[in-house]
Amino acid sequence: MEYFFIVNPQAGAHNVQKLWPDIETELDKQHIAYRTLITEHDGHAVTLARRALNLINAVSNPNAVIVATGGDGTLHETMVGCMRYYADHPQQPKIPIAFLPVGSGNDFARALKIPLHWESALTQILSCHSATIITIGRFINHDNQTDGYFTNNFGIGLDAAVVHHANHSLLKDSATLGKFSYMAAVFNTLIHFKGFRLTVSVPDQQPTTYQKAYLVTTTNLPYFGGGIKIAPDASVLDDTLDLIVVEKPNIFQLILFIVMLFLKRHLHLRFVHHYTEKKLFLKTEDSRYGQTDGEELGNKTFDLEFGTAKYPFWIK
Ligand SMILES: Nc1ncnc2c1ncn2[C@@H]1O[C@H](COP(=O)(O)OP(=O)(O)OP(=O)(O)O)[C@@H](O)[C@H]1O
Repeated sequence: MEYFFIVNPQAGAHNVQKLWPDIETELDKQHIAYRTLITEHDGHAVTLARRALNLINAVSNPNAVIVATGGDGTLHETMVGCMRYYADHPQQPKIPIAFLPVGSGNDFARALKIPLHWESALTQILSCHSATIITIGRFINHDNQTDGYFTNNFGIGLDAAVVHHANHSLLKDSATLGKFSYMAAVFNTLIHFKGFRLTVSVPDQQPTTYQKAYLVTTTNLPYFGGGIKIAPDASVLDDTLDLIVVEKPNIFQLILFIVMLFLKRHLHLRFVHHYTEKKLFLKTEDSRYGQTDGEELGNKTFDLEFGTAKYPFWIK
């Protein structure tokens, strides 16, 4: 088996650049065959995943695994790179992706019970013998003819605004202050975020328009935002996506929502709406921030069609 590590040195608040030599030492100690591709800029893991697949297929090596080494953003880019490669080479057998979670949020690892400590996670990767096919989310934004995939979730509104403000905070690169900056971004956005008009359509039902949508997350996993269990029953092993729409709460409802979220009872609140579907359509009228797997999509209008795709993952 040969492992192709796509390593984001900036993940985990720059921690990975310090951690990677320890990981390499362990791989060498165990005489593992591996190659390293280090990301040099935002989005680079997409290109590196394609490069790894070109290298693997140039020698027709079916015994290879691509290991995304970083946070959920690195996994996202690696998976997108692989999906784009196979869109161009549909006949080739898919090389599995493994995930070494050394980022900050690690929601994917949490959902798939991948250990959050790198040594245990690496042991699990190296002792895995077969791939598991999992569901990934697919979206098309008909407003600007873009499309993409997500392993975790796609958010419009509150969570995307939090991602935007946290990413643009002056403190985001500090390991300690970065956490405070994220919390400050969350509280500031929770209070000031304005609701927006959103129409949700699912097959065989009349569309529903929410006048003041607040938090809109289409998710493949139970978790978002670094461990918040927003859709407790969502699973990468079924064929569906979960959509959670929270209408703009007043301050009392907001406190109630947060308490109920901790108790995992929030889906019973009357201003919280939950869908589980194979196909979903969402339309906004004015521009809102969007995010997918924690990666910013910018401030725009969305006319979204969601579905699913499959990919083999090297997980136990
Ligand atoms: N060399 C680099 N310099 C700057 N940014 C990079 C570099 N390599 C990757 N990136 C970007 O770093 C961002 C964050 O990576 P990632 O999400 O993996 O880590 P994280 O934010 O610590 O973890 P999580 O998403 O789990 O909270 C991604 O948007 C990625 O494109």
